[in-house]
Amino acid sequence: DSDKEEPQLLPNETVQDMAQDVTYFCPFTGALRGTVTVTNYRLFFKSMDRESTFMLDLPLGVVSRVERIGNASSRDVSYGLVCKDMRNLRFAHKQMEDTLRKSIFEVLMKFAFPVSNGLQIFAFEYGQVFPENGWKVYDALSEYKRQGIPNESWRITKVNDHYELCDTYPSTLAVPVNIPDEELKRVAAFRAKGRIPVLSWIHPESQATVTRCSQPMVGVNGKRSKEDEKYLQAIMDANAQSHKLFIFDARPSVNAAANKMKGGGYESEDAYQNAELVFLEIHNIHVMRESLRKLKEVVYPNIEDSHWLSNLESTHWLEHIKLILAGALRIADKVESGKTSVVVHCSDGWDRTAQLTSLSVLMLDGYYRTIRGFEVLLEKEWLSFGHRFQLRIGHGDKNHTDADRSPVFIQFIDCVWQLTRQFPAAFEFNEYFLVTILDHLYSCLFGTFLCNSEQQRLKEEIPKRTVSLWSYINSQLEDFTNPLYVNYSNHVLFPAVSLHHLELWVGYYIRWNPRMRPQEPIHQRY
Ligand SMILES: CCCC(=O)OC[C@@H](COP(=O)(O)O[C@@H]1[C@H](O)[C@H](OP(=O)(O)O)[C@@H](O)[C@H](O)[C@H]1O)OC(=O)CCC
Repeated sequence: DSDKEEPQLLPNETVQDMAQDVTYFCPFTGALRGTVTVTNYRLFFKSMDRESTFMLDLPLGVVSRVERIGNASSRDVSYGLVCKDMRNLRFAHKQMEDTLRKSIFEVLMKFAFPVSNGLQIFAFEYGQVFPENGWKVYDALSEYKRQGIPNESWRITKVNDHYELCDTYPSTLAVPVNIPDEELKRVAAFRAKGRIPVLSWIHPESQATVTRCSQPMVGVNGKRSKEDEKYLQAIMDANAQSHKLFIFDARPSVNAAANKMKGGGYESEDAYQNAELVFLEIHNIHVMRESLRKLKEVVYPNIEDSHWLSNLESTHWLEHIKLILAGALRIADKVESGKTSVVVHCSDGWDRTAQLTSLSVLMLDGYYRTIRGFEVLLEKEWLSFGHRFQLRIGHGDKNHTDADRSPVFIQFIDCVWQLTRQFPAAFEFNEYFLVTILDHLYSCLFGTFLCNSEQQRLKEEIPKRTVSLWSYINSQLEDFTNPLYVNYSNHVLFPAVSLHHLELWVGYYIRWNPRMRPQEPIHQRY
């Protein structure tokens, strides 16, 4: 009932501390006095200062860092909660009389960074049971079967069954039928971290394919691998339609060259005669982290209207979104219109490559534009292929300056949102579906985005010990369904990717500012 101080607690969620007379400095509506409740999962703030009750319900996983702003003299102590979802929350309370009693925000820090405090991430405590087990949504062999694999040109290999070929890849891989397992091991020796070219998607009519991998270990001396060259030739030969192979290197050519210094690099055209190499000029994780940091500065808490467009441009965020969408479009067009097989890689093949394979197959195959199909796409191209979610997000870890943190997955969801804007009837899911995925990327309520690889997830027994996000989503599909959806399953999307067709995703980056959508009260926003 609404006059209770505490939130409706989840199974195994327990109150850890409560504090009255805490002030929340809302940047839009001013200071509010109320009660803060900290549980092992969230911060809950409630104020009855105004005619309408104001509430904040913040999963602690969203907290990136806590800044204590207090000068010894004044009796007021204030705390800034810098969040991963584009907002900063500032609170203050009176200095504790008896110094022994810890501030509620010290208690908050313990549960916001459980990994750093020897505690369990809440996902391992959350005991909710849903009608469907979301861990069953994705099965690699079923998805390959849906694509018609194995067939006369592609086989399922067991070479990575115990992750001994590549411990950041899934155990189930689809490879050209005439390359034996022993040769796959020699190809793995030439690809960064053993991430050999494997099948992402095959065109049902033309048999043209999208394959993915990491950079070749060419180095400054221009090393070659006859097994790798033969392997790419086999990928090309598997597609009777074409005598060419396109290699899309996601990186700026400068960075691809710089990687040679660390033994990496890219395929030289004299070593790969029938291949054409294209650089897609997408920047690395460090550039993207900085770009989103700048975007947050420009959109939160207030927007300086007179400099809005120049400020937005100076973040380069939409420029990066454009390059990713444009790269994916080139891949989709080459496969669909050119009936040509493509190989997609970057440096490690788990950030930009995942963005490009996912977006291009979203354009090519209507199945992935359904709710379940999209869940399969994330499980396959992002989770099973080892996008390092734990490192990129830092679940439960207080080390917010870690250079491995980067909004690569957020950027991908933003690109998906751009597609839904251009093709409003082509997707079964709605904007709330995408925002909910990003909320639970951070929340640590579900096990879906924990760990960095399939092998780690099985070792930690994630599917057994946690609830899948898809259990929750699939238990209330009507909330996430797009009413305009029309299922044209064999419809290929060719988006307009020039900047003036792209939009800032206001519904996500500026979702906290009531002036952006005055019609609904803040706490009911998603
Ligand atoms: C100078 C000595 C050579 C050197 O440092 O190579 C290291 C490279 C790092 O390579 P980059 O591609 O610029 O950057 C890499 C990619 O972002 C990669 O993601 P993805 O899966 O999308 O590939 C991340 O996993 C790596 O952590 C990151 O280092 O750094 C650069 O090339 C920056 C040059 C402007």
